[in-house]
Amino acid sequence: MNTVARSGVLSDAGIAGGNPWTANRRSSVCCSQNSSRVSLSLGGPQTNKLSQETKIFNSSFADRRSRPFTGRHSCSWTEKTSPIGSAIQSLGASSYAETATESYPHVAEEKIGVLLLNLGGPDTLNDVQPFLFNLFADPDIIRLPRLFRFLQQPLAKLISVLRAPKSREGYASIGGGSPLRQITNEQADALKRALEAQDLSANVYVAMRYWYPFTEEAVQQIKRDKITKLVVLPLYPQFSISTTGSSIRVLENAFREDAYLSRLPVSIIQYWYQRPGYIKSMADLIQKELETFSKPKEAIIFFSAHGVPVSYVEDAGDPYRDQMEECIDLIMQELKSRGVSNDHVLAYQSRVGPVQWLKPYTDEVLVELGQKGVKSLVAVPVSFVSEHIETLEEIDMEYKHLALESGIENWARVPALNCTSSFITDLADAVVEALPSATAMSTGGSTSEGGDQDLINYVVKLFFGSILAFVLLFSPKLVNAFRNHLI
Ligand SMILES: C=CC1=C(C)c2cc3[nH]c(cc4nc(cc5[nH]c(cc1n2)c(C)c5CCC(=O)O)C(CCC(=O)O)=C4C)c(C)c3C=C
Ligand SMILES: [Fe+2]
Repeated sequence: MNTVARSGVLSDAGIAGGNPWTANRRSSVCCSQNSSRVSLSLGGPQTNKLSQETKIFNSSFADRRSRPFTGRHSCSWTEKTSPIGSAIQSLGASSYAETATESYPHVAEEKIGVLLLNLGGPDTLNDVQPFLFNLFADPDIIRLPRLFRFLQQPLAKLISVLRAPKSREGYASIGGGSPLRQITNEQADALKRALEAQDLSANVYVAMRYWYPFTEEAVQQIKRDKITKLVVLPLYPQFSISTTGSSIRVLENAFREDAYLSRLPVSIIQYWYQRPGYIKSMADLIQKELETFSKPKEAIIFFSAHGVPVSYVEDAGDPYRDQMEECIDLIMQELKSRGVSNDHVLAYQSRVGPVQWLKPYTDEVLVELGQKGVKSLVAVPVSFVSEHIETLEEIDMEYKHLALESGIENWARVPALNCTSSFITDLADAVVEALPSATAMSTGGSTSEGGDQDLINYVVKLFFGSILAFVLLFSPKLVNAFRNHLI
């Protein structure tokens, strides 16, 4: 399979009609192996300064210190893997961008920045509800029709309040908060060192989408540090509108508004699930875990990916499912080349709400396998590279319990990559390969003409939204309906 050619096609699929990625911008996908460039549109939903979601900032954040995370993860990095194959997208390949790049002030010294995009997670149990609010207020997570966008924030408030107790329980069971911040910081440090080992001095920034350190804070730091070239690297191997897409939308908004940032040469690595370094690192972890079984050949390799609603893939053209399936094929090919040819399954976990999510569902497949007499299974979390609530709680506790109850006797789980050295080295290679294709991101600034209209829209939305939120929150019938069907 030609993974490089397919990367372009898959990115192209991400622009199918009826999605937040409507064509108001042209950019390109550049693949390092053959430098093919594929036209891609990346317009986010039409947002303006005033109507963007209001983030909930927790007042105690200034005092917050990272808690030590005691989960399984390695941060030693000594090996090296070969750099082949990456999918690099440089945004803003319009004529404006080209002009902007040419006129970018030539500085005596290049200052390279790497911006790691991640989801973020609550540091403490008090952070859970405001974190959930930020998540559900994201129009790339709850995709309302344009006409109903004014409901986004009241709905986010309602769902976050209703879901918080269940979520809080989950975070309490893994130590009282998400390990994501600490692991991502460690990955950033490890990446900086791996780049230094390649003679590249770079500042590495962490940009979380829904909790501290927020993307906007990281962007301001990049500005203060006077970075002259930036590589954006999502910590999601596969692209989804709901993850990498959402973070890129935030970046676009921040960069569009700012004279310095809109001219900064940027290279965005949209996805990297097909990189041999990543595939080999995953195969290493799986092989190692299989060796813990008394009969390794009999264990089913059970890939469990975070789900997305089916409508993302089928209506909005999210390439996530295709990329996930190809990623699993590549990992299995790599294992086969090492003589490991166990049966494997891909299923999707962590669905939220009443809509159809990608199938098959992890919980249902586990029960089915148990009923069919499968006795040994190794679970492989595959859509994310750090330990997080859905590995530590959902897989290690809920799914393990379900599997054992269903008749599976030998259960193991492959750890997340975290700071695995071959993986971090491969990320460093991806950054080095991405640098030459950096171009300015913006296609132009916003005009001030819409300012008055923006204000009126904002006030109207706030007014009706607040009334609706009030009615919803204090109507027991409606609350019960939501509790039963949405959460
Ligand atoms: C590739 C990874 C992820 C995709 C795709 C994704 C889509 C997605 N998620 C929700 C809702 C929730 N996600 C939550 C936590 C969470 N999600 C991801 C990754 C993906 N999400 C991670 C890594 C985490 C954990 C962060 C941590 O703190 O460790 C949560 C909160 C936890 C909970 O209450 O279950 C929600 C809610 C939707 C709706 C969605 C796609 C539309
Ligand atoms: Fe999620």
